[in-house]
Amino acid sequence: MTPLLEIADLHVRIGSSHILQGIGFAVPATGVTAVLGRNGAGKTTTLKAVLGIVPKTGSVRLDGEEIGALPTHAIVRRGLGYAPEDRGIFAGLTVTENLRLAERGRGPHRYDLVYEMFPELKQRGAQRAGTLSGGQQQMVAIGRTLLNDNRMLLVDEPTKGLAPKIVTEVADVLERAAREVPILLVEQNLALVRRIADHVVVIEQGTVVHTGEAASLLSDPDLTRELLGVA
Ligand SMILES: Nc1ncnc2c1ncn2[C@@H]1O[C@H](COP(=O)(O)OP(=O)(O)OP(=O)(O)O)[C@@H](O)[C@H]1O
Repeated sequence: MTPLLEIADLHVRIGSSHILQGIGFAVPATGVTAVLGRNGAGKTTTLKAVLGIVPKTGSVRLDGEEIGALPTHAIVRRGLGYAPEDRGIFAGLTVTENLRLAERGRGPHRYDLVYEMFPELKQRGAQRAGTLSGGQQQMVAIGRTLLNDNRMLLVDEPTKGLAPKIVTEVADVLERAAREVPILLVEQNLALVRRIADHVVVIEQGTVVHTGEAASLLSDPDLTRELLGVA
């Protein structure tokens, strides 16, 4: 299958640090592709480089079209939705206002889908987003990406800091969302990756050291330990 997103020779230098050193991988047009790697490997920077949030060199092709040189707003308009690690919630605004701010273009905006997937966001529409739990804030962050007609979602560590029960809820949500749109997911929770990811990309010190099927990596304890430092 032709990949939807193709990244080649991506370099990011910040100050004197050469953070990404020629990252390249392809993301299929369906399912969940998980980006794995130890702390500081360059996972978040990879997502930010794809979105043009950090200065980079290299190639990013979306459905065959080169988007690497475009500014972030133009990349986002091509259909890449982003749920950042800090969730990017406006704490002082209501849930509904947070969703409205994410509306891109004239729409249609898929409120029906978002409220069907997250009934709580409708019930809590008038609540200030800063008073939501971490899991609820994550639902706002993912809900915002689903409002628009995105071709791919880039989701950074959605379960970070969440209680185990909430991690399961977020996993359910991602699994459902992935039926609508492919997801490139940075995630440290390997149980969640095992459950929802189809493909994996492992990054180490700013380079790709492994790509393949999630199941074959995670069913190989020696390889998992070698690449990720955990059993
Ligand atoms: N703005 C910056 N200025 C300087 N160094 C940075 C900057 N952003 C990231 N780095 C460094 O680049 C490396 C990769 O960071 P990145 O956040 O991409 O890693 P990560 O794999 O997402 O790690 P984590 O799992 O800890 O979030 C780290 O060593 C980090 O300290």
